[in-house]
Amino acid sequence: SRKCPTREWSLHDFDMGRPLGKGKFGRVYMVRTKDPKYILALKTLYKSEIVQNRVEKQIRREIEIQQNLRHPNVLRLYGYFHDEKRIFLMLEFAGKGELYKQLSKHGCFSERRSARYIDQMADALIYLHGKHVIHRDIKPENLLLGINGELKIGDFGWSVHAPGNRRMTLCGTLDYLPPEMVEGKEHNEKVDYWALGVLTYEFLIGNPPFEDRNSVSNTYRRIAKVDLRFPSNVSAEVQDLISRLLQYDPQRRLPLTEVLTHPWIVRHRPQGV
Ligand SMILES: COc1ccc(C(=O)Nc2ccccc2)cc1NC(=O)CCSc1ncnc(N)c1Br
Repeated sequence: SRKCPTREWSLHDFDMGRPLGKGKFGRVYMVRTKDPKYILALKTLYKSEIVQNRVEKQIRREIEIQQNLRHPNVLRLYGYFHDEKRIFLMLEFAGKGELYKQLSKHGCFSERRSARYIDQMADALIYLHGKHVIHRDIKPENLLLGINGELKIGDFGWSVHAPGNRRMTLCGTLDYLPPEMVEGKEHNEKVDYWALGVLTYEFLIGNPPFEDRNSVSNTYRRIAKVDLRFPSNVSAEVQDLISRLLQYDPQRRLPLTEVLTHPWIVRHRPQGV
């Protein structure tokens, strides 16, 4: 079939809207294409910062990986363009914004809401791992919500091709790191299984399982020891799921396909799905 011409985009093609948030490397704006009128999120990355952080190679690799990703629970990267100072990423606009804002507003989510998010996360991760993409940075701050409340894995600042063992500057929170990364060992896509367990815990309880707000080294220790404790009001069923994901040995972590068939997930699936 005739290949659609990949036209060169430029800032002149857009009407600028409101700022959506401040990412690690730049600002994100809600924008609309002029003709046809199409809403999307435009992320600006400053080349100066990228060069300083020596991530230009990574960005190029990221962009080519992500332009080929198509999944309802993975935020689309439609394309990109650049001017002399900046790189612009043309992203899908997530109509209900950042999930972590909902989490901090509510404190924690109900079992039903948590199970539906984890169901969607597992589906998205199966897809990404099928493309040999490990996300490596799953946490509430990187999740967005579509206009119908569907979850979207929304930020890929650190995804790599499996298996990776690049030294990762621990810029963000440690709470989601698995023992093998805390111990600087070789890691593979099973790091995302661990993070899914941490995410499930945080959705239900409101804080990650190994958090120690006063001591980073104690958080490390608790992760390496898998020092997992549940408050009383957590159902035995979801304790089972979380415990099967938060296994020290990556090989013993519950396969994502078995997350989708776990009773806690199945019980909360919307009727007829
Ligand atoms: C596919 O989504 C991405 C793909 C790539 C990168 C990225 O920065 N890569 C990268 C940057 C530097 C170095 C290496 C990689 C970032 C995103 N995503 C984002 O930045 C999310 C922007 S916030 C937002 N987006 C839509 N709707 C909303 N309502 C909001 Br709020």
